[in-house]
This record gives sequence, structure tokens and C-alpha cells, in this order.
Amino acid sequence: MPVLSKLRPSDNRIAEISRIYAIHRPLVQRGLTTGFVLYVLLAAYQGVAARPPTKDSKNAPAGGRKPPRVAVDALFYQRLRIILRIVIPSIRSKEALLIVMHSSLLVFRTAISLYVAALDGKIVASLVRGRSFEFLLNIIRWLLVAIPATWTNSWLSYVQNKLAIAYRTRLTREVLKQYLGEESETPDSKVYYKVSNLDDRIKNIDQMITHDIQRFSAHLAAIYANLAKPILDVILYNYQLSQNIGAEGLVLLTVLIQLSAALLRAVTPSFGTYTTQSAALAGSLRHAHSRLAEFAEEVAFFGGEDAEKEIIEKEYMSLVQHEEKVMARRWWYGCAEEGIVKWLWGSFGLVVCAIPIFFNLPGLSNVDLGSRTEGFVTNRRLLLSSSDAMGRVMYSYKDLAELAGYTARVSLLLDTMSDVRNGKFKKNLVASALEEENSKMINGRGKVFEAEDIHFENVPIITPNGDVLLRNLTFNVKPGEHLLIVGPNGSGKSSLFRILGGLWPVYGGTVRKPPASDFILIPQRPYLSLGTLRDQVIYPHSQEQMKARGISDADLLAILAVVGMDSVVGREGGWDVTREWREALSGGDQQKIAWARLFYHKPKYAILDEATSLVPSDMEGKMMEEATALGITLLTVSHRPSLWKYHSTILQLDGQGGYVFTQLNADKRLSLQEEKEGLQTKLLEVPKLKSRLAELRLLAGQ
Ligand SMILES: Nc1ncnc2c1ncn2[C@@H]1O[C@H](COP(=O)(O)OP(=O)(O)OP(=O)(O)O)[C@@H](O)[C@H]1O
Repeated sequence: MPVLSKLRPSDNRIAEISRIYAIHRPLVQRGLTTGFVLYVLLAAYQGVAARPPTKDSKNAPAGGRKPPRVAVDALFYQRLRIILRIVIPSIRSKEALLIVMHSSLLVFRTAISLYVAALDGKIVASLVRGRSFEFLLNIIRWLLVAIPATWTNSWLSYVQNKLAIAYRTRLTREVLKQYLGEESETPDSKVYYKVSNLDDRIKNIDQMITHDIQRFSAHLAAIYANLAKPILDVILYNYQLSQNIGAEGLVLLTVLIQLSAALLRAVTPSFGTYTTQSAALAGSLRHAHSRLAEFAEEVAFFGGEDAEKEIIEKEYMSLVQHEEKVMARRWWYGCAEEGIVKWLWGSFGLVVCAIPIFFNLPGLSNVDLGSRTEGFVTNRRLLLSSSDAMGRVMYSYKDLAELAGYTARVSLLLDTMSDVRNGKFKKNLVASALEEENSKMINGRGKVFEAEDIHFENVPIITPNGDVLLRNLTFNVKPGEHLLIVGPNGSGKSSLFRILGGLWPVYGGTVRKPPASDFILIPQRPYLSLGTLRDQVIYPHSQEQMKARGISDADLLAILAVVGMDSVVGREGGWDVTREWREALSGGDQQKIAWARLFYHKPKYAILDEATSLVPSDMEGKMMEEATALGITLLTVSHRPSLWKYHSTILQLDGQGGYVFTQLNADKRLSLQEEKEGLQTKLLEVPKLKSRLAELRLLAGQ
């Protein structure tokens, strides 16, 4: 027949090609397997390699309106490298050792899985062949291998958790070092104050230091296992598989898997951005709650429950709406992922497993039913493990994206602290700050020198958001020359102290002042620490430091007696009682404790910011006299004329940017004040007198 005669030469050609292929097949197999391994490594590298950075993936703007998109890009790797240097400081560190242990365990577990896959096939084969002794022997092997297998799994999760804790500890230590300073350095950096007062980038630093660092560490510890292990598994399982079913099937399988994986990746939402947003929203909600707890009394007196509830509900709803959006995306992403990874890849795998059964591959001798079953069971197990591993490489992209989210948070924390330490702040400025003259002033920096006395020369006082309160302030205070500062609300009295304490930058002029350690501040509402009654008086000293200074509890009691607070020791149950002192003591008692603290420390200078507003005037006089007797120079803000007599100079701010600095003659000032008040009282009488005069005129008929 013409058709057959036409086909015959091509049939021959196919037969010839098959024969040549069969001869060279081992070489082709080796080539394909090597190509496969290289491909997996390249694909894995591409999977985790940086995507080109998006325009908005740089740092968040100050005030953080729209958060930047967080992606697995070059910026992420750059940030991660910096953090990795902190968490794994050297090749000999504990963390590096844990990673080596972790890696060895991961390899060991894969080796066990390979052995188990082969054993599984053997067990089924011995069943099919009906060989009871062989079956029993294999079951014993199965039980024996279970011992190292379970041991390895437990060790793996133990080492991973240990690694997470080790990372967290390193990172927390580093952050605390920057946040609260090192013992050796001058304590003037005060990052914990500046981060929240002079900079707008971080809203909830407590959340970042506690929760975000913990999540970052857990993700980083897991990412290693989630990434290294599946890549290793894919290579080892597939290598073994290519030995069993031929590399051709494997290559076909890989092509199909990669195509579907590319599809899945294309539809993967930006989980990194979601993670950063979730963390920020959770932080805001927590902040709203902690504010309510802190100001519960004020809110209670105002009956502000509804307003507070509205704020908290708003924060909660923002968080929930965001989580719901993420959940919805995760839902359909989960469907797509499971459909592709488990079912589609599973069916590909089964087809590939069937190759040695339906096709007689050269070099493979699946002759009897037992061998075929053994091959099928082993290959199927290998394939399941392999597709599971491949799936985990896919999941790890999601993990990597989440890690990118936490990395962005941790890196924002580290960058902001480092900027703040170096005097670089990002804050939303008031409109007037943009005027040319003001802007020049804000961008300038003054000189600060250490000296015995305080000397300000042409120093502007500018708030962190660029409001210029005073253009150039000049005054000086020598030890023993007590200064009174007066002025309307918001005129910059407390701001002056913030410059003295090194909290606010000096934007211009020259400041000579003693170090911040020579000052003690007593504000209207003094700070009471977490701790014992003794701790309140000696804060920030420890009991050891107190003893080292040669001060006993009896001396402390004598100090408390000066402020009329000695009875508090007996009343509260001794020096070692711990309470929430802010609630246990009245406002006036809190001020007295703060004064006792001043007498304990005897600093060179005391900053008294309405520090006697809640104590009776006789006690106030006693405390001022004691302070001056101890040689403490006072810088006082007070509206009480009764305090004038303790001061020799006065700085009067007018609230409009003007000021007067002069000697203070308290008696003269008092008599002037009395005269002024007398005249004011008389002036108040004038309208009354006028109307009476009009009445009298009417009655008299004039
Ligand atoms: N951390 C801050 N960030 C931005 N502005 C601030 C900050 N702290 C204070 N200010 C602003 O600085 C200005 C001066 O405040 P300051 O506390 O010095 O006033 P004051 O003269 O002590 O007033 P008062 O008598 O009411 O205590 C105020 O307008 C205040 O809003």
C-alpha cells in the first residue's frame, strides 16, 4: 500500500533514533539531572532574590500618611544584611553554632525521609510477594528508624526556637543600648525621649521593641528552615526520583510545576506590606488602650467613656478591616495555592510515577509485580515529599514577604534611633517654620560647652515642630543665684529646661551649662518609678548605690521628716513595700516625695516647674529653705508670689517672643504687686460707683 510504503522509512528512522538514544541514555540522564539541580538552585535564588525596587519602597515620610510598599527587593536585603550583622555578630557566635546544628539536623532529616521512602516501597513489595519474614524485618527497620526520626524533629523545633530567642535577645540588647544608652557613654543622647518627642516616624515604640522584634526573630529563625530545607529536599528527592523513573519525566514535571508556580507567584498579594500595616495598626490600638489606663482618673471625672470608646472602636475597626481584607486575600490565595500545589502537582506526580510501569525504560528492570509496586510506592512517596518541598519553597516566598514586613519595622526602629542620636529629626513642621528666616534658624545648630554656671547667649527657643518661641535669649545663672522664670502659658518656660537638660537641640547661639547629671527636675506631677518606697526617694539610684554613698534608711527617714512625710513609712508598711505609688500617694504627697529625692541627691541645680503647687505654703517655705541651705541653685517656674523671696534674678517671658532678664528685688516687686492689685480692685469698683452716682443724680433731680 502506498501509505505504508511511505511510513516505513520514517519508522526506521524513529527506531534508529530510539536505539541511539538508548545507547546514550545514561549520558543524557546525567546531563538532565545536573541541569535540573542547577535549575532548582537558580530558581530558588531567583525566588528569594531582590525584585526591582518600587518607587515608594523607600523610607516612610515623616508623619507616615501612606505606608510604603514592602517587598522582597534590594532594600529588603540591604536592611536584612544590617540586622543580620547584629543578630549573628561572628562566625564563632552562639547563633552561628545554632545555625550549623540546625543545618546538620535538616540534612539528617532528609536522609531519613529518603530511607523511609525506600523502606515503604520494600514493605509493600514484601506484602505483594507474600514474604512474611521480609515483611517483619522491614517493620522492625521501620520502628528502629522512628527513633532518630522523632528525635530529629523534636531537636529541629527546639533549635529553631532557641535560634529565635537568641536573635531576639541580641536585637533587644542592641535596641535597648541605643534607646536607653550605654553605661559608659555620656547619658546626653536620651534617645527614648527624642524618638517620641522630636520625631514623628515612630508612633508606638513599645510595640516595636516588644512585639515586632519578637515576630521578626521568629520569622528569621523559621525562614532558614523554610527555605534551606525545601531547596535541599527538592534536589535530593528529585535526584533519587530521576534514578528511579528517568530524568525525562522529571524534567517534564519540573517544566509543568514551574509554569504553574509562575502563575501562582504572579497572583501573590503583597503580604509584606500587609504585615507592616497590621503591626502599625495593632500598635495604635494598644496605644489607645494604654492611654486610657494611664489617664483613667481624668477620663472618669470628665465622664469621657463615650469619647474614649469611640477612639478605641475606631482603632479596632481599622485593624479589623485591615485583617479582614488580608484574610479575604489569603482565602483565595490559599485556594489557588492548594489547588496548584497539592492537586495539580499531585496529578503530575502520579502520571510521572506511572512512566516506568507503562513504558519499558532502558536500564530499568521493573519486571515482576512486586518490583513494580515497590517502585511505584517509593516514587510516589518521593514525589509527595518533593512536591511538598516545592510547595514549601513557594510558601517561603510568602514567609519571606512577611519577614520583609517585620524587617522594615525593625529597620525603621534602628534607623530612626540612629538618626535621632545624630541629631537628625523628621517632624511635621508648623506653617511658620517654612518662612525663610525661621527655616534658616531651624536648620542651624548652636554651640554647647560644659561649664560650672549657666550661660545662654543669643539662643533661640524653638519647639520640635519648628515654632519659634524666642529668637535670641541671653541670660546667665551663677551657682547660688536662684532664678525665677515667669511668663504666660506656652511662652517657653519649660522649653528652656528641656534645652538645659539636653532634650531639645540648641538651634543657635552659645550655651554654657553643667552636664545634665547636675540637674534634677521636679515637675508639677513628679515621676514615681515602679519599685519600693525607698526607690521613690533615691530614684534613679539603686539600694547598693545608696549604701555606697553611706546613706542608711534612718537618714532617708530624716529626709522624709523635712518634708513632713516620715509617717508614710509606717503607714505603707515599711521601706520595702512595692506599690503603684502614683495611685497610693496624693498629688501633694507625690510632690513632697520628689522634694525628698532632691534632698537625697543634692544636685548643683534644681529645676522646679510648679513643684510646690500642691503643698501648703508653710511646707513650701520649709522646702525652699532646706534646698538653698543644701547649696542647691534653684531655677523656678511658679505663679506664687510667696516664692519670689527665694530668688535673686528673674527671667520674664512675654509670650510674644520678648523677654526681660533682671535682678529680682522681691520686697519691691511684692509692694508693686500689692499696689497693682489694689488699683485693679479699685478699678473694678468704678462701674458700680458710676451707676450709684447716676442714681443719686436722678433722685436729687439734677
Ligand atoms: N514635644 C513637643 N513637640 C512639639 N511642641 C512642643 C513639645 N513640647 C512642647 N511643645 C510646645 O512648646 C510650646 C511651649 O511649651 P512650654 O511647655 O515651654 O510652655 P510653658 O511656658 O512652660 O507653659 P505652661 O506655663 O503652660 O507650662 C507650647 O506651644 C507647646 O505646645
